Amino acid sequence: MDKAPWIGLIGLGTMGAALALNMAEKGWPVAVHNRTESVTQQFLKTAGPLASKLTGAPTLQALVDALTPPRAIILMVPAGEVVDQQIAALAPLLDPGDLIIDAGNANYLDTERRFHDSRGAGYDFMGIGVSGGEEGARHGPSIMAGGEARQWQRVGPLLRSIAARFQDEPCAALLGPGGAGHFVKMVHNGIEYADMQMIAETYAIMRDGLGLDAPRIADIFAGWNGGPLESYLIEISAEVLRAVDPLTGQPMPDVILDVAGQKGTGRWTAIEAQKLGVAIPVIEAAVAARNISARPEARARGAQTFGALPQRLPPDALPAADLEQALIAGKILCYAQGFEMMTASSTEFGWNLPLPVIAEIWRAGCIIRSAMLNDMAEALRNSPDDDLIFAPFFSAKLIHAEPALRRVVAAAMQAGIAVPALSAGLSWFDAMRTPRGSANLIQAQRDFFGAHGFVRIDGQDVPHGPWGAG
Ligand SMILES: NC(=O)C1=CN([C@@H]2O[C@H](COP(=O)(O)OP(=O)(O)OC[C@H]3O[C@@H](n4cnc5c(N)ncnc54)[C@H](OP(=O)(O)O)[C@@H]3O)[C@@H](O)[C@H]2O)C=CC1
Ligand SMILES: O=C(CO)[C@H](O)[C@H](O)COP(=O)(O)O
Repeated sequence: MDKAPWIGLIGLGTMGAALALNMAEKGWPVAVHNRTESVTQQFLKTAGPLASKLTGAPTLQALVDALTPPRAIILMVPAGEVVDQQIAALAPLLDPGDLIIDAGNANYLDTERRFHDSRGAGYDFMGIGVSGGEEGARHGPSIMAGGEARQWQRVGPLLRSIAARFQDEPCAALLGPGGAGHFVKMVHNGIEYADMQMIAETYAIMRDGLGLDAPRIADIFAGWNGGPLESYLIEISAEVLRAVDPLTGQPMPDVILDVAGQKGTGRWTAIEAQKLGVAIPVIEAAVAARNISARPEARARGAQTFGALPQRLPPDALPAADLEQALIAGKILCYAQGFEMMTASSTEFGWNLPLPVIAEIWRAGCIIRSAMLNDMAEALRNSPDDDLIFAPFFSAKLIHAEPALRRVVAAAMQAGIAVPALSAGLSWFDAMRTPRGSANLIQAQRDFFGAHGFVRIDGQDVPHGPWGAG
């Protein structure tokens, strides 16, 4: 060990172990602790040359003792109660100026509470969102930090040094106070759900509607990855579709149960959007689709009762180019909703979220990284307060892709292939360009049963309508 560490890490699971190795590789000595001590021993044993930068600590006290004050201790443990337990156990061992950093997928409301609880409690607290999975954590994640500028001054250089880089610019930034970083990570994950769902919907159309096999669909995804849809999620979709089950010799996706797991960040995004009064139907549809996927018995019963779906589409009903354009449109619509949600939260909570910076730090390292995020960053830099769909680059893309999106959704509906996210995107897009919608009837109904009043088209406030007058 060449230098005493000031940075500690608790939780040597998938993410924590990879982050610790990443920090060590970038030259930062790190002290590590894990609840199960054998995991720490094993971790140190397999760290190779990086072991010289790592100190194992069998207890929290040993971890604190191994660190030079002012300390910074990263928690990489499951979100929720475990984080509170770790803070409660650590706090009495710390000195003023020491910093606890929760780097898990915390609910931003918990982060806000923990941030407030830390004030006057003898330690500092920050919440940072980390994206990129194990590979990202090991070699460069995207880091969305929330906290105070003085805390960022201390740990920013470390976090920027371990982050992914896009054209040599680190994908790590302080985005706002308190829970702002975890809020942005939550929206990132909501978008991740939607991106994955829309890719899965085009997969379903190709598999069930067009009868394509996994290797053929893999080729199509790989082709798209060379164009505007270039992204990590498209790339790995091609890769997983090419993988073969060693037990049966079938394509791996064909032997995986169609029940999607979820740990909560997508659901939180939908809940918080409702609280903010922002419409994010593509993300909501993606969360709902995971919920429906988790009811295989009900789906089997539905097939028995109502007839099994989907049906095959007529041959050549949809060219792959239409599916590609539909996905491009869906992606723009979903990101527009996600950024609108962050604009609303920024106003509501006074966070002043830097939207162009958020798009910039999502360009590399994170799960939703894509070529399009560079265009989004540019659009938001040119016009940070405008909806993404109105940025000239994206409105042109939407105008071009709209007919294909409509054809894809219509064909899927006809064949009974569920496309909840793509269709939600299309409906939102349609609603967003309908100058006179149908809410006039809702206003009349509300006033009829509840005397809620309404505004006439000439601007006049009407306390109650002439219902039942004749
Ligand atoms: N996996 C991913 O792709 C990503 C995960 N995250 C987030 O990072 C955090 C960690 O995730 P991940 O590394 O995947 O999780 P893992 O399950 O791989 O690791 C969990 C770690 O937390 C420790 N731990 C679990 N329960 C307790 C407890 N009660 N007290 C003390 N330590 C405990 C475990 O120790 P032990 O060995 O003793 O069990 C282990 O070190 C989560 O918030 C997750 O949502 C964020 C981005 C991506
Ligand atoms: O944060 C992540 C990626 O960005 C984690 O992988 C997270 O677990 C993904 O969410 P879910 O498990 O609900 O699919």
